[in-house]
Amino acid sequence: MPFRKEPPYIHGTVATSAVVLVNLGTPDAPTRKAVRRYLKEFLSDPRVVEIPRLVWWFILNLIILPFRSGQSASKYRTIWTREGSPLKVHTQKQAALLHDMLEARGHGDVSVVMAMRYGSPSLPEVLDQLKAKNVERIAVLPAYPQYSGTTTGSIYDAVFAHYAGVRNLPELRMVRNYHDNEAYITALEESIQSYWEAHGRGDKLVMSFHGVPKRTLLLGDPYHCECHKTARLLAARLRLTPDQYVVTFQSRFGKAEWLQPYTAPTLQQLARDGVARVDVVCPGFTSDCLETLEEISMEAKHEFEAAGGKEFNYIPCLNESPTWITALAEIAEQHIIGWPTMLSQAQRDARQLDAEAGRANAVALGAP
Ligand SMILES: C=CC1=C(C)c2cc3[nH]c(cc4nc(cc5[nH]c(cc1n2)c(C)c5CCC(=O)O)C(CCC(=O)O)=C4C)c(C)c3C=C
Ligand SMILES: [Fe+2]
Ligand SMILES: [Fe+2]
Repeated sequence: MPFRKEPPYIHGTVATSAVVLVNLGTPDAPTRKAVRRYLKEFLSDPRVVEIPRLVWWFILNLIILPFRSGQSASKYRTIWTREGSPLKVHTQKQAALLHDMLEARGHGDVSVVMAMRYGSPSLPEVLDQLKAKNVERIAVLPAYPQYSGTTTGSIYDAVFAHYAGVRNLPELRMVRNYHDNEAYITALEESIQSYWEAHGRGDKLVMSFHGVPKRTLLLGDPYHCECHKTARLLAARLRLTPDQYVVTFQSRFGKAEWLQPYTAPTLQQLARDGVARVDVVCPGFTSDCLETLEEISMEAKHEFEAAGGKEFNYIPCLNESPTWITALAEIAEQHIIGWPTMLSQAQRDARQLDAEAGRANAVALGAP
């Protein structure tokens, strides 16, 4: 079996554990060139677009990339910050805060890093860095609460493809979903309640999730059901009756039917039906990004108002909210259970001595 060249295993190093927080990815810059590179990688993933490869190659390279790259780049420019793309900035901060939170909860021996499925830092790059530090136990935590083959499934693919070429494998634990996790629902509840306390409450709460092609639901993708379960649990916590909220799906791509009802037409219909004020929340996005800051907070707002709506309020994503970081810590804890993440100094010293003792035999045979 052909193995990739991997960071050398240094005999005598103590093995440790890590959590990898993985998000979708974003362009490196809001330029046509960078967006094109990002879209090419993203949209070439067969988990994302299920069209026969040869046909899709022509559509992607001759139609989508030439036209969409420039259009998307202008959209990215409207949300770009001095620190960079919001999606990456938030994910980076969440990883740092998650590390501190795990440490505060006693897990002093686990590192937390972020990776992106598309773009940088890439999963292979991050997994290699962990290997170089002799991280032997890895929990992969996708930033998506609801499982979809198009997102979580694709992260699994990238992780397994990377390790298919690796000799010395770590223990792997993959978080599949947390759409009904108590702490995640609490974080959403708290963010909406505190928004309402500060800004008053609208006539309708619109819960907008990223869409996927309807075909994926019919072929067995559980994403639609998981979005609805999140919405039901959240509505129950907020004590909303069914007429006080609506679940919608945004970000439709291409001509095929996606999950319905679509967000923008629903908002326009609400405005035409005389709903004066709507509050929109995007529970499936854990970090603000292009899809929330531009598509919802700018485009959808404009469409609602143009159809006669009076007040459109966008409730920000969970981002760095303390209740969300607590939820992330709880989810991580459920997956690192049993790992040596709470060592005393004496236990650390003993592991170090043990590793050094094991080194002599390997070095005698010429190992590094
Ligand atoms: C082409 C099909 C797409 C599927 C299927 C899809 C599923 C999906 N995406 C997210 C989360 C995000 N998507 C984002 C951007 C984005 N999504 C698509 C296409 C599909 N997504 C495109 C082409 C883009 C790029 C922007 C554009 O050109 O419109 C983002 C934001 C990234 C950022 O940089 O801010 C997120 C987040 C989920 C959760 C999902 C399925 C469940
Ligand atoms: Fe998307
Ligand atoms: Fe979009």
